Amino acid sequence: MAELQPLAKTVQELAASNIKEVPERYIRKDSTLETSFPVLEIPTIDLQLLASSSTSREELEKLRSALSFCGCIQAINHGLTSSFLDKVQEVGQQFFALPSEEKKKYSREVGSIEGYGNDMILSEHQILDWTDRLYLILSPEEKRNLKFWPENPQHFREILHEYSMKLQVVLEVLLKAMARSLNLEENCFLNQYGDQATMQARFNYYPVCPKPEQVLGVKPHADGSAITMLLQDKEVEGLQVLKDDQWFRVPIIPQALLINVGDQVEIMSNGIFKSPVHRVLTNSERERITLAVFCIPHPDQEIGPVEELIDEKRPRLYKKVKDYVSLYFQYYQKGRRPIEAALI
Ligand SMILES: O=C(O)CCC(=O)C(=O)O
Ligand SMILES: [Fe+2]
Repeated sequence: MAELQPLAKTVQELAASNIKEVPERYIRKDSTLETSFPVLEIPTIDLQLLASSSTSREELEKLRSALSFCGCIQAINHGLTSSFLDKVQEVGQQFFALPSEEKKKYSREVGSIEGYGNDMILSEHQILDWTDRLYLILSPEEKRNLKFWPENPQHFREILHEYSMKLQVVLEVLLKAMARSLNLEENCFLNQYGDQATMQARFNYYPVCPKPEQVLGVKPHADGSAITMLLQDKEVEGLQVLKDDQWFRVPIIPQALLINVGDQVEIMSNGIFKSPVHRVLTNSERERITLAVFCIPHPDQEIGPVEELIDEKRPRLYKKVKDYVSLYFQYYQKGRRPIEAALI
């Protein structure tokens, strides 16, 4: 990725300087930001029920229908206690509340995604997202770059480590249940996902914005992952999902994990499960912090539609692909939906 020089100021620094107007580089020419948006009814799924091998057909059907309807679920009973989720949120808040010089010890380098910084600038004309991020590889553990893992707040590292262990369990339960919901052998998605896959965490920090109707926290995109698990801010909304050409708000369900299909599972499921296009809005009153964890197959792992999901009624939609994330970035820069690169 050819990245241009990063900006001198993070968005957090910009927002703290009491500006009344937003710098030109962040302003969207998108009039859809000024309207109000309906709430999306995202099905709530009990992961405890899915984890048992005798899961009722009804629960599996609920999962299948949610993932083909809007591509996401609000997962509850996922095995992470509310006090532990509070801690995960707290270390995120504490990190972004540190002085700039302290956070900048973990700054990412130009051209690499890992570490602390603001939106990556890939072209002069790019309209920037109103957000700062801390991006960390969680697994496999030997790929972790601890130099980017904050030592302050004190328990940041151990809490994030524990979080990644727990999400690994959640991911397996989910991938198996997804296969069963389509009457497939339960390991068929898990096998394609592979045992060399990586989990990457992205803390997203959205400072308050003096002109929220002019900017986006994150521009519209679908995730290049297989699965994404999002721990939303407990109090501040902002995420929206595009469905049938309309934007919907994603409600906050305290203690739920918002889990969405990424492009790679859309490909594996031959388009049955949908990788939703989504974006983030900001507001002028309260900052918002979320933690997205992307689950991504190893670049050498070939992924493609499961054979049993291809037939005359539903012909093969996607090619087999490797290293989807690289493809993703090439298309993304051209302003196209990356998954088009995998269409037959
Ligand atoms: O912060 C959010 O609500 C969503 C962030 C997101 O879409 C992403 O990190 O890919
Ligand atoms: Fe996303």
